[in-house]
Parts: sequence; C-alpha cells; structure tokens
Amino acid sequence: MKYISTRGNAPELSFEEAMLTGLARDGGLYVPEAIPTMSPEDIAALAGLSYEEAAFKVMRPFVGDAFTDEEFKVIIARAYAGFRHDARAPLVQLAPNHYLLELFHGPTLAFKDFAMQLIGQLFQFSLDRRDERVTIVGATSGDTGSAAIEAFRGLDNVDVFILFPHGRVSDIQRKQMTTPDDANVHALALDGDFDDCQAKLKDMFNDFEFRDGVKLAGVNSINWARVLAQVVYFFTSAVSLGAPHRKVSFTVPTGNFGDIFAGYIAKKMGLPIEKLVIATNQNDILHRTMESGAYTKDGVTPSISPSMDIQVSSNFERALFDAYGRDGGAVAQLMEELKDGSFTISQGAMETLRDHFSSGRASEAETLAVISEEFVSCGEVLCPHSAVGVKVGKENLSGTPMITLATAHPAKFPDAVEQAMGARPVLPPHMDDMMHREEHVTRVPNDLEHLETLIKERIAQR
Ligand SMILES: Cc1ncc(COP(=O)(O)O)c(C=O)c1O
Ligand SMILES: N[C@@H](CCOP(=O)(O)O)C(=O)O
Repeated sequence: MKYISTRGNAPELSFEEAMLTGLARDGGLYVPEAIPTMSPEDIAALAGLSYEEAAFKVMRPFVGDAFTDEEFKVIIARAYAGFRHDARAPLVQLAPNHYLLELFHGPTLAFKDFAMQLIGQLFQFSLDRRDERVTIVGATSGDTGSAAIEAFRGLDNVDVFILFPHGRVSDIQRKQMTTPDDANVHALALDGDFDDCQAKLKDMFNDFEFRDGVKLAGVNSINWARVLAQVVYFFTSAVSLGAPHRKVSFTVPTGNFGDIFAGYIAKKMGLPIEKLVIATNQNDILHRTMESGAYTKDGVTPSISPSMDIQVSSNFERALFDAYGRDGGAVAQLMEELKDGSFTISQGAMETLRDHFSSGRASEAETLAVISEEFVSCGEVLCPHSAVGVKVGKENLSGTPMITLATAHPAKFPDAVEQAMGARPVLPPHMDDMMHREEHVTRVPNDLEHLETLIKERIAQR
C-alpha cells in the first residue's frame, strides 16, 4: 500500500512513513494510492465482533507490512483499553429512524480519542523500533489538542506542542490542555483563531530547515492515520443497523472535514451509505460551497460550538483530489487561489462532490433549541457540536436510517448546555477536579519565527 500526495508532487510513502511525515513536502495531504474494498460478505462478517476486532479488519489493508498482524492487534487493544464504554462507540435511538453515535467515551471526552489513542500507540511502537524522536506540533480548536496531549504525555522520545486560539476554546477544553504537568507537553495560546493555528502549523511543515531540524510530526487530520482510525465507527454503527443488507446515512458535525471524509472512505470501501450530510454551525463555508460551488473565506465568528469554528477546512482538499479525478496539479492550483481568499470548483467536480455529500447549517438559536428538545424528548444531553448535527440530521431524515455523530461529551461545554436546558452537565469522575488544577500555558503571537524559536528552545532544554 503506497500513499500519494493530493498535490501530486511529493515522494510516495508507505503507511508508516506517511504517518510519521504528516504533511507532504509539496504542501498536500497523503491519501492511499488506491482504496481497498470490502465485499458485502466481509462487511456482514463484522456483525458480533468487538470494536477492536472490527477495527483490525477494517484498517488492516491500509497498513501494509508496517506491523505484523499480532503487533497491530496489540496496538489496537491498548488504544481502546481506556474507553469508559464496552461498546466504545455505542448507538442510541433518538427517534424513529434517527440514531446517535456516541463518540465521547474516550479519555478526553471527544471523538478525537478514537484516532489519537491509536496514533499514540502506533507512534510509540514505530519510534521505539527506529530509535527516533519527533516533535509533534498540533493545531486545535479545542479537542484535538487535549486528545493529543493525553496520547503522548510523559513520553521521552516525543515533545508535543499544541497551538490553540487564545480565548476561543471552552474552559474545560483549555484546562485539559494546560493542566498536564509533563515535561514533554507544551500548551501554546495563540493570538488568533483556529485557522491561524493551522496555517502556522502548515508553514512549519513547509519550512524544510525547521521541519527536518526538529523532526516535525503532525497528529492533526493532516495525518492519514487519523482519518483511517475514524473509518472504523462508520462500519460498526452501520453494521449494527443491518448493513450491508440495509443502507444507512450519516450526518457529521463538520469543521476540518476529517470525520466526514472518513465516512466517505468507508463508502468507497463498499459500505452502503446513502447520504453523507455535512452539518456546519454559523461558520458555514462548507455548506455555502456545496450550494454555490464557490469556496469563499468569510472570517470566523466565535460560536457555542467552538471546535467547529473553522473556515479553512483542511481535509476538503482530499475530497477535491478525488472530485478532480486525482489530478494533483488541479488541486495545487485551487490551493494557490485560496491564498487570495477563494476558489471556484468546476461543474464536473461539484457534481461528483454532490453525488457523495449534502449539507446543512444550524444557527446558534437552533443549536440551543435542539439541546433542549432532545433532552425533553429522549433524555439525551447533547454537546453543541452534536446538536448542530442532530438539527441537520433531522432535516435529512428519509426511509433510510440516519446516524448522527455525537462528537463530544456535553460536560466539555457546560455554559452552552446550561443556557439551553437550565442545568450544568457533570464531568466524569476522572475529571471532576479539573477546574482546580494548576495551568501551564504560554501566550504566543501569530508569528512563525517566534513560534519556531520557542519550539527549538524548549526542545534544547529537555
Ligand atoms: C466536538 C467536535 N465536533 C466536530 C468537529 C469537526 O470535526 P472535523 O474537523 O473532523 O470536521 C470537531 C473538530 O474537529 C470537534 O472537536
Ligand atoms: N476541531 C478540531 C480541529 C482540528 O481538527 P483535526 O481533526 O484536523 O485535528 C479540534 O478540536 O482541534
């Protein structure tokens, strides 16, 4: 299995190399050269397996010879051992034909744990075997950061620097990132929004002297392994509702487009998915793009679903790559145009995108209303991101079962939930003293040179 860049001008890599490399050297994102498929019989055979067993079967073909079967099984087992629900990703019913996939039972209470816990194990295995060390820099709008810190804290051969937008994450999200006191964890509060954090991260990858000097690695969904791990729960949830004999649809609260892209990969692998619905908050660039064919940046407005406050949606590039017939030159051209704020997608590519994806948006008032309605109607307390999904999912109900992804635990966003339903959700016991823990954080300007210098100094001190 080889991995190629969406911009067509970087070396082809193995799974392990692509995982440790992060961004391709031409600025693109790695994708498999070909998507392995599963037959209806293969998919049917997932029924009754544990989450870990299903994960092995779904991901194995992508991994090639990087790990033996036994090694990969041990890695998967360790990754999910810390989840607080036996099913890992339980499905609950909200209404006739509408289901909620709870993805917040991992250690940091968001869907990011599914991939990050696995990546943490994969990195440890690879780095130990190669006797190497890396510097991970991550950009976060709130959830990726804490998941990465949890997965890599305390390791000798990894430093983790997390850039988060100062003042634009919830208090709990910030505390999750700033209270670990491990020497290899560095929380950096950047003066800017998430797009600034992600842009700086990509600038670091494109500065080859810095990148090679610190051995930069990425654990955002830039990293293919992140996307791959997220493919699994599309299979397990669909199979539990009757796939491959019955089609299902998914609605995915979307920001950086990694999660819904994982659903698209599941579909390409053979999972019978009728619709993949992109659900956006008021930062609705993806919804506007699906309607108009023009991807136009419009500034980020802070919302009550802060993890989705994104305008430059990194993984959309992977979808464009396929929609343009895997023409890396065409994608590179669009990304060049985006530097001036927008690009227009060709009619043919838009038709391909619309074959797979539809979209919707939820305003702040609609998000709050859904939190309250679902609590009253079925007792489910939604986080604001999941509520955006449920609102859009409801609008797309048909004869096909709809699975909406619940991407975070409501207790990560107590203010919004309290505003909606008048009560504050409770943190799980392992986090209940979170607000009283001491914070370790450095405020940083939105400046590449400053950030690179700081990172080099911190590494030198270790
Ligand atoms: C809670 C939550 N929901 C939804 C999203 C959006 O997911 P994606 O960026 O994969 O589109 C994020 C951020 O990634 C998130 O943290
Ligand atoms: N919402 C994310 C943004 C980064 O997304 P990623 O999937 O590329 O890591 C967050 O919570 O940080």
